[in-house]
Amino acid sequence: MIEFRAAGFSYGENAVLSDVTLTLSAGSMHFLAGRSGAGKTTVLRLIYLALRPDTGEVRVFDRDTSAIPRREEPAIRRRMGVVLQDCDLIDHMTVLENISLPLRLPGREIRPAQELRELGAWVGLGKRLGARPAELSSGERQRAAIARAVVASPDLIIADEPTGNVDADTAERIMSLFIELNRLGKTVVIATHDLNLMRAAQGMSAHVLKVENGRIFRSGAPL
Ligand SMILES: Nc1ncnc2c1ncn2[C@@H]1O[C@H](COP(=O)(O)OP(=O)(O)OP(=O)(O)O)[C@@H](O)[C@H]1O
Repeated sequence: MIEFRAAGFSYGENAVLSDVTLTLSAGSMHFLAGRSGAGKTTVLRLIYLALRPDTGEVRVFDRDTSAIPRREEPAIRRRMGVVLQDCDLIDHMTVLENISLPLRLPGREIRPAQELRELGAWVGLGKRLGARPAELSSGERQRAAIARAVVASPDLIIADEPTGNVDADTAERIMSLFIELNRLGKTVVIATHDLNLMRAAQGMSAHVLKVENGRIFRSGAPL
């Protein structure tokens, strides 16, 4: 599903990753851990095609990301659901409109309104679907972003600090959504500092990948 082959990446002089080799199989769940500035977000950007490695290869869905022509990128991105820390919701749209946004892209199937409402209820926003993002709490915004990321049934879900600004109970609730998605067969990669979040995945075969000194270390045992 995702493969790094001796991949390296620098922002100008700042070498963030070097010689990273790693395979994440389909249906697996991984936490990217590591101190602030270690390169977790950079790893995710390399996976969701926002960056390309300077050296080596990053392969996603069996394609070398450096060799994907621009016109083919949207089709590959369609297979990914991305949840970013700032949520990136559109302010003037309601929660329901934000959630259904990915379905407005060409080539996406229309989902019945009832299904969208069910998805909203699944993330616990059943009663807030008419609200605008500014009227939501941070945890509610995160959950809206998760619903939007999964509305088009992606194979791969990527989340960057999805519980950055929420309390422990909300973090656990958000985590349970990712666990459920993984149980449904989705590959899930989450960057987080939050040890409690990783503990919430105990019993799942989730793995921790530590980003440190430009490398990624796989912790041997599942959590
Ligand atoms: N667009 C950019 N231009 C230049 N340097 C960058 C850019 N984005 C990130 N960096 C630098 O690259 C390094 C890795 O950043 P990255 O955001 O991947 O770390 P992170 O592990 O996600 O950090 P955090 O946990 O604080 O979000 C940091 O030193 C950061 O300052």
